Amino acid sequence: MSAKYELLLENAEQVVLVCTNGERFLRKESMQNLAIAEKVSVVIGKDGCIKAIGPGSTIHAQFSKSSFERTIDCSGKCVLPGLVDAHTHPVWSGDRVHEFSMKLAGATYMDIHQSGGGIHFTVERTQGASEEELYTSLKRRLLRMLRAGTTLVECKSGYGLNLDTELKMLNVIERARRELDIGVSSTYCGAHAVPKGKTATEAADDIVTKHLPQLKQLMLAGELQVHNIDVFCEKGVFDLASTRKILQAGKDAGLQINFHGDELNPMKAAELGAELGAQAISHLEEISDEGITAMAAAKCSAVLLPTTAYMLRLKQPRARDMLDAGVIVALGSDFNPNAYCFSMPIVMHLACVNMKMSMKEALAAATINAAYALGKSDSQGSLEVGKEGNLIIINSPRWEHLIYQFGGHQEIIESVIVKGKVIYENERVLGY
Ligand SMILES: N=CN[C@@H](CCC(=O)O)C(=O)O
Ligand SMILES: [Zn+2]
Repeated sequence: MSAKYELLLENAEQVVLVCTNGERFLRKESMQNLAIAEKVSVVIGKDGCIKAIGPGSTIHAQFSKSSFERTIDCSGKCVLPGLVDAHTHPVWSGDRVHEFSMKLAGATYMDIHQSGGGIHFTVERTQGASEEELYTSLKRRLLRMLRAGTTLVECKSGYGLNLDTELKMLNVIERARRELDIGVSSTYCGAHAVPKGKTATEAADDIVTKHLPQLKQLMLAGELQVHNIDVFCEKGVFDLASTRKILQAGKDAGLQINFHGDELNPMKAAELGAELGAQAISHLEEISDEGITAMAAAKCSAVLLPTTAYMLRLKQPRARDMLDAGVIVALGSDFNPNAYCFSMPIVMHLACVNMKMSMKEALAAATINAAYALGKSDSQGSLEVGKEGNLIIINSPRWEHLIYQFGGHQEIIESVIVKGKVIYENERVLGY
């Protein structure tokens, strides 16, 4: 009897494989030498994994006796891996459009934070929101990310600060992980700000002695899957000593270290992360030379967030210095009420123009390296046999159009496919 497969993508003009030898990350020259195949077909099995990639005629002959749930003619089009967004804060209530005008008028991020706005504003709204309300808005946001090509996204808690609200947020993320097609990496970020009425030391104690033990219990009971521990290590928020204490306790509880560091002030967060074996550190606008060397040696990935520097008019992270030193550079949208951007194609464009990355580097950073930052590059982040069949089809004969057409992803992305199933198909205006 002939074998049955889920999906056949036929004769794509280009398929961006990213890598072909099971690499867990790319750095230095390997980011410039992305694997790209031309006139190629892709087969995805019923288990959602890639079974074959090869020249159209070879695949045609090899699978001539097989049947497919669906076949898509990709001639004149390109296939790329689903994008990976390595840093988002997507669970919250109440937008901050009023603060956008304050920032445009000259207020800094910390001016607003220290006067009780910013994260504190969102914490108040999120504490008052029901789980259902938070889930509904999270679902809407994740679907918008999916339509922009993201098939794996990191989702942080961190607008609860107290244990009950942090758990409410993690439950909402857990529900999304179970119910939605998009892949979710869940991050506990109870140390996103110091709660009103507490010192940073008291807040850190609370996290270590109350929050983390409770999380561990829920994880052991199978009620929650949490993958990462995060802290906002910043002057006026959590200093290096409190950050160390929280991250170490999180690691001891089985979480990957993935935290905010060296964003607004140099904190030596990169050095700390490298020492603690962090999987990733985000922001790094103020990283030191020693921090760059330490991160490269420790294979600790740098999640750069071009929307933040853009929105807050900060100096750009030193992407070129990090790339040249061999740091594993990844990208994230930083979607949050301060940086309201769902789109990794826009993030890649900003990384190219403002951070001087090449388009190949940006794509590697938004696929295999972002998957590495989340500890998922064994199964996601490139198109290789055995990996999940997560991919996007774009309506262009050259893949670079996804980055070049600034803000054009809504038109250019034709389909988003997760584990071999078409989850999104772009609507066409009939008759044109
Ligand atoms: N810097 C800290 N956290 C977020 C901002 C969160 C917020 O302002 O609500 C970030 O990564 O940009
Ligand atoms: Zn963040």
